[in-house]
Amino acid sequence: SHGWGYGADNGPDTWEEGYPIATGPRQSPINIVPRDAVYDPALKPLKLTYDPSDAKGILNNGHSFQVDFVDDTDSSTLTGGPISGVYRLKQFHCHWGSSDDQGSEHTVNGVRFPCELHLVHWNTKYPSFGDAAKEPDGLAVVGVFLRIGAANPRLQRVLDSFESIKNKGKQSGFGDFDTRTLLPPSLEYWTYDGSLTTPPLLESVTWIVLKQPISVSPAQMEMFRSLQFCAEGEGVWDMVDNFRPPQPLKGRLLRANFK
Ligand SMILES: NS(=O)(=O)c1ccc(C(=O)O)c(S(=O)(=O)NCCc2ccccc2)c1
Ligand SMILES: [Zn+2]
Repeated sequence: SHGWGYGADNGPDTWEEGYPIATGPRQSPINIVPRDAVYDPALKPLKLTYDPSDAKGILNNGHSFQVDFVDDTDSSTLTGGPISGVYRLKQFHCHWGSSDDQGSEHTVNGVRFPCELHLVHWNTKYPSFGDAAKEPDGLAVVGVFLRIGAANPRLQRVLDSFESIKNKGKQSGFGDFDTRTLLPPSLEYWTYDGSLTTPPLLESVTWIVLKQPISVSPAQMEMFRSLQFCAEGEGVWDMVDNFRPPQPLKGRLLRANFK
């Protein structure tokens, strides 16, 4: 099987072959050690303004599902927080495990969550997402942990769409979705300079990881695991464990906007 993935012969430990930046100075994810985070009173609150009509579709891209957004105007944006300027929401996706004791990319004191949601935004000082993705301040990804608890009704529409995108390459419409409803009540966050966690692993991401998780039930986690890595008719290969493990901090500063 060619191309990167999460299998034994193309998983995270092999990515360095095709993407030497995999061992770079600002790789993601990381293990977050809260007591090592520096409270920075200069950090602003996060301002997330999402227009539900910007949601376009949902796609199985062969390594996760992603919900894509119209990003040709400033109608769904991230401002404030550790970033300056206006970043537009491009897509959100998740990473999850084959069991509830793993799945997240970031960890907290070594604790792994069953799932992690990523909301990908790009800096509008650059002409396009692709251009921004090459710049050190080009992208900002908000990470939200999911922890096992009560079923989360806010996830249900995403989960219900999975039957129509079971296999790689399948997509379907996904309109009028209020992404804000996926976020927890508190927007307190940790932030650090990092990278994409999938190839091309570009070191262009300001990571903003929310402290407060949202809930997901075991049954809902099973629905994530019903997705497939492979295309229709190419066999059965459950889409699970699509997470990169934590990478070396290499002297980076981890900041918090809370004490
Ligand atoms: N875990 S993460 O937030 O780092 C992330 C994971 C996957 C993707 C993706 O492209 O599927 C993305 S992406 O939507 O930012 N695309 C990155 C790859 C890319 C770079 C330049 C142009 C097109 C795509 C981000
Ligand atoms: Zn991600």
